[in-house]
Amino acid sequence: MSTVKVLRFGPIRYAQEAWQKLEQRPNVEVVESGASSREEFLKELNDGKFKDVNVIARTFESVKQTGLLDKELLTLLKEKTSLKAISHNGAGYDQVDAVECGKLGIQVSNVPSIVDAATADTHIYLLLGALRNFQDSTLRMLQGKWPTEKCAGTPVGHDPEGKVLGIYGMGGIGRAVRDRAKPFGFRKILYHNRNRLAPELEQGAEYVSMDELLRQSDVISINIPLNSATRHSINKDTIAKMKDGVVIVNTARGPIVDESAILPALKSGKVGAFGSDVFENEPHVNMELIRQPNVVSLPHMGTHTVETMKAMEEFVVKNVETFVDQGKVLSIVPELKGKF
Ligand SMILES: NC(=O)C1=CN([C@@H]2O[C@H](COP(=O)(O)OP(=O)(O)OC[C@H]3O[C@@H](n4cnc5c(N)ncnc54)[C@H](O)[C@@H]3O)[C@@H](O)[C@H]2O)C=CC1
Ligand SMILES: O=CC(=O)O
Repeated sequence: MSTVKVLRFGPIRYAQEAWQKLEQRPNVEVVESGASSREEFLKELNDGKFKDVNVIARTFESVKQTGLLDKELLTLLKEKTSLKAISHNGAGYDQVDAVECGKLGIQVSNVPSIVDAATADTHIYLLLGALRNFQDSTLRMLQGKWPTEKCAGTPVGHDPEGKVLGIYGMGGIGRAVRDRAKPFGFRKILYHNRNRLAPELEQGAEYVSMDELLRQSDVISINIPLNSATRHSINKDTIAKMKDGVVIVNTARGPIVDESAILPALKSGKVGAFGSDVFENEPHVNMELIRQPNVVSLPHMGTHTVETMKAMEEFVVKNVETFVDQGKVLSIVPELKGKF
């Protein structure tokens, strides 16, 4: 078989061995880009530096080097390279226009399932932290307020027991959140998905319409991918349909929540608390939002564990290997299933 050329973006933190094995194969060559901005990458492309590249292996952070893999860039990649596949490191692949890739004959793979446990653990941390005002309490203690006020003056929180949990997006992570939430004694677990799941996947969770989920839930868990249908789906109108004092937790993607709508809702108490790992313009966060006493925040670290990051990086290599051996990536994204 002719040589497969792989353009790799992002550092290898844990999968050195897997990459070494791949690079030792006689029919694989790995190259890297020196670009630190989209302009620089466009220049490299236009100079013909990557004309034989067949596969791109990329990380979430490599968006700094290339910008989004949008229609403009994908069209140029198609023209200036021999690109056939993109192996993305992450479950969420919203930085890559997968539909456009399909039209251009480029396969896209992501990293599903491996991320579920670490992200759901992070979700539960935020859920409990938001219900109990834990971030506010830590800040108050650091400010030396404990000696003068009970619990450093932290507002009293709420128990999960007896509440209704609504999961918006019941895929791998949504189901892992459901399983972790059950022992806390939620009265009911609802979910909304594009399609109802088979009973063996529902595991007792009740399928409802989006309006019903908004109306009934005390806690809303956001576990839906970011796409044109979900962008800003938590907005002024949908927040108005929620219960007063609702707790919202987001470990999916920042732009699913319209931050200009949630900030006033947090200030008024309409939204009781917000726990979030992801933000609209990350890594540049709205400081007024994260400084609200009823916000618990993390800097997008759902999968930030040695074990999960290693497994994710290795799976990216596995997708490249499968492409080299079979001409097909292993975990093609849902939009492109059956197209290649
Ligand atoms: N904070 C972090 O570090 C992490 C964040 N994520 C985010 O979590 C998201 C979810 O990940 P997974 O559970 O692995 O995805 P998944 O693909 O397993 O599940 C997504 C679910 O959402 C449903 N869905 C998609 N679009 C919909 C729509 N418009 N309306 C209703 N339902 C829709 C799908 O049917 C599917 O059941 C990822 O897309 C990613 O953005 C994933 C991993 C780590
Ligand atoms: O945000 C992380 C991902 O895997 O998606």
